[in-house]
Order: sequence, then structure tokens, then C-alpha cells
Amino acid sequence: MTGLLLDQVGVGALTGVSLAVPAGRVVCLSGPSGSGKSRLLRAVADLEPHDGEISLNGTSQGAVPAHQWRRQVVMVPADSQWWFDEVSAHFPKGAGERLPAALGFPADVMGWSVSRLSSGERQRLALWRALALEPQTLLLDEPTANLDGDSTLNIENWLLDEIQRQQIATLWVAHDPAQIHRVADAHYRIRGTALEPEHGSD
Ligand SMILES: Nc1ncnc2c1ncn2[C@@H]1O[C@H](COP(=O)(O)OP(=O)(O)OP(=O)(O)O)[C@@H](O)[C@H]1O
Repeated sequence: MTGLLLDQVGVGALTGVSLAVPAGRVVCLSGPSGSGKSRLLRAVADLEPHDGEISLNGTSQGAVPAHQWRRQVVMVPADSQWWFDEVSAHFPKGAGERLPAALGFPADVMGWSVSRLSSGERQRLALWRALALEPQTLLLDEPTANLDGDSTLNIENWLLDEIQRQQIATLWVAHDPAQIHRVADAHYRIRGTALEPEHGSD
């Protein structure tokens, strides 16, 4: 299969997590606060030790140096990290000319300082930064948590278009059942220490 495969993965209290995310598809993860959703994403990004097997397009995570793995498997954490003073320093040269309208920024956003960004602005820019890397897998941790309703719908549609266009296998942590219904090709929920498929209720 082309895409991401988890086979009997265990991290923290979670055990026996097996699922497949085909290229161009979205698999949503939900579960109570503290149940292990972010840790599971971090394990997929090779940022946490874990049991079991994770592979991308047939290549095992263990066979690839972590920095190389993370060029293909890009995580957007709930709280994005910024290293430089100016927004533009985090993007490839010329990225400002390709500013997606769906992000809702004026043309001069590349010249903004990171310190002035609101949490929602950070979140939208972090998503664009991740997509600009043209990853094969995207790990999204509540990507619209800081956005209002209209902005959420715009960003969802833009993400879904890009996921299709770039054929990205996407794991998307979400809480809102309506969002899961709109974006997910499949939905799994953490119950206790296990990840269980949700059928029909999402
Ligand atoms: N490095 C770590 N070592 C030990 N325990 C950890 C570590 N990181 C997180 N935890 C714990 O693991 C559990 C799962 O954390 P995680 O961040 O994955 O939860 P979550 O499902 O994403 O929650 P939320 O919806 O609140 O973001 C929590 O109890 C957390 O305190």
C-alpha cells in the first residue's frame, strides 16, 4: 500500500495500535484529554520511543535516520514552534508570492514579526509551513483549535485540497464530531488503552 502503516504500535499507555492511512486520505483520531493522541503522533514522527512497526510506502521507520524520516513525515503540533524573529525566515525564498488566499493573510505577512502573531495566525502559518515542505505524511494535532468557525471551514477545505493534490497520507487529531464528519475518510477513537474504529457515528 502507498501510505502510512502502523502495526501493533505501543506508546505510553496505548497498546496494539494498528491502522493504515492511504496516500491522499485523512484518518481522524479522537479521544479524551490525556488519552495519548499527541504521543501517538509524536511516535509516528519518530519523536518518541515506541513498540511495534511504523512504515511509509513500505519503508520501515527504523531503516531511516530520524531527520530524514521527518522530512517526509511532518508534524504540526498544537503549539507550533518558531525560531526566528521574522515570519519569512521560516519559509523558502519567494513563498510570500504563493500565499494561499484561504489563509486569510494580507500580502505583507512575510514581513511580520513572529512575536505579534495571534495563536490562530501562528496555527495557520504553521500549517502552510508544513505543506510547503511537500510531505508524504502530515500529522495534524487539532489544526483548527484556535480558529473561528468561518476560518475553520476555509482552512479545512484548503487542507483537503492540498492533501488530495499532493497525495498526502494524513493523521488528523480532532475533537469536534462535525469536523470529523466533514474531513475524515476513517475515524478511530481511543478508549482506555486501545484505539478502536468508529463506524457510522462520526
Ligand atoms: N514524555 C512523556 N513521558 C511520560 N508521560 C508523558 C509524556 N508526554 C506525555 N505524557 C503523558 O501521556 C498522557 C498522554 O498525553 P498526550 O499529550 O498524548 O494526550 P492527548 O490525548 O494528546 O491530550 P489532549 O487532548 O489534552 O491534548 C498524558 O497523561 C501525559 O501527561
